[in-house]
Amino acid sequence: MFTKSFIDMGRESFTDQQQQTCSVNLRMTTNFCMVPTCTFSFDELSEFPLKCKDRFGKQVSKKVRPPVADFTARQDLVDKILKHAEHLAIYGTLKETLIQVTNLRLTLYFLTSDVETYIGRDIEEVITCSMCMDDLKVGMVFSQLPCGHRFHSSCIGPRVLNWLWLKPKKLEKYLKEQGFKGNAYRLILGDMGEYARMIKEEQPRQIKFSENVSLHALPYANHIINKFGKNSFMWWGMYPRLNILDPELIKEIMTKPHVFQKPHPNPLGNLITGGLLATEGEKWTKHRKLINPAFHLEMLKKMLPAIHLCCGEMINKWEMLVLTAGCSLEVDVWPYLQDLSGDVISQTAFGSSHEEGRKIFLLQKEQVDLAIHLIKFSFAPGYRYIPTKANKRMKQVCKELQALLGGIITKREKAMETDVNNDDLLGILMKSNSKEIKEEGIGLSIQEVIDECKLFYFAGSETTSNLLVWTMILLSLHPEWQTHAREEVLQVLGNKTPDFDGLSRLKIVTMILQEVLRLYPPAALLIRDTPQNAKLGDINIPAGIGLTVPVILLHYDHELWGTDAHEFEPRRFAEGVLGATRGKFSYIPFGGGPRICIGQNFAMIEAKMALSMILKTFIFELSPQYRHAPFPILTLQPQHGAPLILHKL
Ligand code: HEM
Repeated sequence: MFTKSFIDMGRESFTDQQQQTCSVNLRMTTNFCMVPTCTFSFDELSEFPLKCKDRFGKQVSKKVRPPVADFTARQDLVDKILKHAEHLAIYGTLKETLIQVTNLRLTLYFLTSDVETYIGRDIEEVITCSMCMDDLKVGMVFSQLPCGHRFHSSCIGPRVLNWLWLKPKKLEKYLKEQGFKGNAYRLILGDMGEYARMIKEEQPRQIKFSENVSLHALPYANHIINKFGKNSFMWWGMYPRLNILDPELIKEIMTKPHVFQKPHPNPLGNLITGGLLATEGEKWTKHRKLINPAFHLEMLKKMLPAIHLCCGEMINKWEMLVLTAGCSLEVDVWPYLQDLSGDVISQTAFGSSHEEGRKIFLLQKEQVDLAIHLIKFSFAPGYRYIPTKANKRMKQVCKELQALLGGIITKREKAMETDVNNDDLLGILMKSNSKEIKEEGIGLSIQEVIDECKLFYFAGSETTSNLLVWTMILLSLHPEWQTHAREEVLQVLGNKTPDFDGLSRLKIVTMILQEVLRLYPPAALLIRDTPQNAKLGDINIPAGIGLTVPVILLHYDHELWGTDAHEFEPRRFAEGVLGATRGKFSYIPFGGGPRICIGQNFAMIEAKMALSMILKTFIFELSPQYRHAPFPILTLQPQHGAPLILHKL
């Protein structure tokens, strides 16, 4: 009711073209008070008293000054803004809104950062600043408008105070009332200071093989859960995130991707993992539909020769090294496995352009290193605009990547006109895209295709090389499983080149890979946001509270996996994933629900091919130089490499 009258008044004053004075509808809805509508004439606008209750319910009187920014807007935009204002009020996030509409002049002033965020996300319409006639996005309601005009300074204080302090404290109070425990909010940093300290302490740590890896992979999440229990939350800067460890709730999160969304892309993360991984809503549906054909089994079968070629090249290098030294040699296999998965993506994604693909891989590796350095500062507002050496290099790398990928795509577009063989990921994606454009009139833009290619690299290479390196390390530690796997490979594949059917029949190898993914999941933590109020099981989650799913802690949970949860025991998967989990949502190395990893079959085929070829050529064991230090650097990696002794068979 409140919203309706508010909107109606706004419309009346808007449609009255002759009106010389303007109406101001001032509403105050917080959790604590609601002030009835007031209408003021223009003269009164400079400053007017407002009686309301403060946060603690005490009556206060304060003078309010309206903002100075106003815009000339088209009627349809005004309608849209008013419609969204209605949404805001319904969701109860609106604290103070001042909308002044006279003829075609519109003054918007939103006091809360909630509103800003909401508007910034959902209305991206262009309106014109009446002072400089510059086009602005409605989303950009900042203290300093992009055209240089400022909101009245007296208005900024409460907004900043709300953003930095009041809102986090309100969320904290709410969570504690709901029975969740966590640290008290600390200004801006939240738990990040303690988190960074703990990560730093863990970084050089070497652990015993018998130790529980999950405690080192996510030291801070583990510390919070130990201290406050499973119903706990952590402060990621100014935003609290609940730890979710209950398989039923995790299932709900994964199966409702429209409610529990991927975090609003952080500009830094977006540079590396943009594309499908960070897309939401209809855009995600469209992208996933277009990319799916590239990962169909029939297509993957066609990629097998390229994967075989790359694995063969790596093994040849190892053979040369070993044979030069006699019949055994210590080799740090980690960099070779990283290169292997990069080469596989270059070959399978870009086919004939794989040389350029390789350059892209190297640039992306550099980008990841830069991102790891920069991520420490990413919570500091505006840090990425400071021209530091790392920021400058990051920009340059992005430009180079963009140019390389743009070049490959343009070349491919031309090649497609003469219908050259295009059965690589890029070719299939582009075919599927042009079909969509013919049928539906819209498809992916060049920039979107570039983003997807960048993601194939990141998602496809880091993760698969992780899987392979931990498999080699664990098979070195458990030689009996290495022997079982080798016997199976020799029996099923013999001396033939591994084909798709042969790889599918490798049961023991599959069990081993599944167990490695349980103990060393490359994506050790998944994160979701709740952009709107949501319900998860019995928990009411207000907009703005995030969720973390600590995958690795779930995979090590004794209640779910038994007292030997931290031991390498591939036999758990003898009856497949369903048998191992007894139908529970407790095993999610590839995520789950509609947003499950699109490349999981690709990754498993690549890992089986590489492992079976390695097993046929070498026996391997841990070098005395090996130091066990699994550590999450975007994915879970062996911090000191993987020196193994390879014996030629
Ligand atoms: C062992 C290897 C891999 C692991 C463990 C893995 C893991 C994951 C996980 C956990 C997610 C879901 C993330 C979330 O829900 O927040 C995901 C998504 C994704 N992965 Fe993988 N991945 C692997 C290999 C690959 C490969 C080889 C590719 C492509 C070449 C790939 C492409 C993607 C894409 C595009 C998404 C986003 C899907 C969407 O949001 O619709 N991944 N992966």
